[in-house]
Amino acid sequence: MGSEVQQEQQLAAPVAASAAEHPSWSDYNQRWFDIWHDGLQKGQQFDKGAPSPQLMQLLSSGQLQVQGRRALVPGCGRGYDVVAFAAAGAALSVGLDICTDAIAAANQQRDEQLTGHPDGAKVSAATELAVADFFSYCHSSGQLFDVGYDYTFLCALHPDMRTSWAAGWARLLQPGGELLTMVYPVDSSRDANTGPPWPVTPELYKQLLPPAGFELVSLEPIPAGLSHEGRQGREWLGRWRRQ
Ligand SMILES: C[S@@+](CC[C@H](N)C(=O)[O-])C[C@H]1O[C@@H](n2cnc3c(N)ncnc32)[C@H](O)[C@@H]1O
Repeated sequence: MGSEVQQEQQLAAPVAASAAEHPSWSDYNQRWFDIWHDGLQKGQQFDKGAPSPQLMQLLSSGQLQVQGRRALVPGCGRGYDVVAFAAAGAALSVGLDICTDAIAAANQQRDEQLTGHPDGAKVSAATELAVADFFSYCHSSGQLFDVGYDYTFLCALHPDMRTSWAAGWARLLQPGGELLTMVYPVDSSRDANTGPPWPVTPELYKQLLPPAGFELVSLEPIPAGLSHEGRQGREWLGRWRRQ
């Protein structure tokens, strides 16, 4: 099996981040529609078939408290992490994906993930899976979110979208709310101008989030045992407070 970097490089035809070649956002997004329309299976490409081990550790240890809170997971794909938030007691856990086929897969995955769960019906009711574009989304209630979870989302976006990404988080989280950023892939051997996934650095998040209204709480490498297989040593966890 090739390395995960190779696998993820195959997830879409890479594009160069040059002004001359930069596609419009809708052209860029077409790659995601194609990937999901072509029937991305569990465990293929970026889909790891399970919630993030780091997220599960934060939730089970109480280092991240979500009881009664409202969580948002954009670019949720099959939505493993969305269900994890609801299973940990979130009052509402919303997963967004721009692709209808991704959300169809997430609905199916939610049912599978909750089969045999003692509170399956309650957890299921606390999740919302929506076809929506993060950049224009707001919840139907008009309420903001307490917790945001960004994993393999920033690296999925064209670099030209990054300032809007930070502004989007600021728009969707309430003051005092927490944003968790799983910083991936941190890999200096990769061409920074090619993606997705677009390589990122902890410094990039420090450039993007404070000007948008976030205060840094912590930013640390993730221990190898808390990364998905193939991602060890290339992930950091950032925790930020919305001011
Ligand atoms: C790299 S995948 C990660 C999926 C999921 N987080 C996971 O780890 O399996 C990125 C996802 O973001 C979705 N996406 C891309 N742009 C988006 C946008 N503007 N709004 C919502 N979802 C988007 C894609 O359809 C894709 O499912």
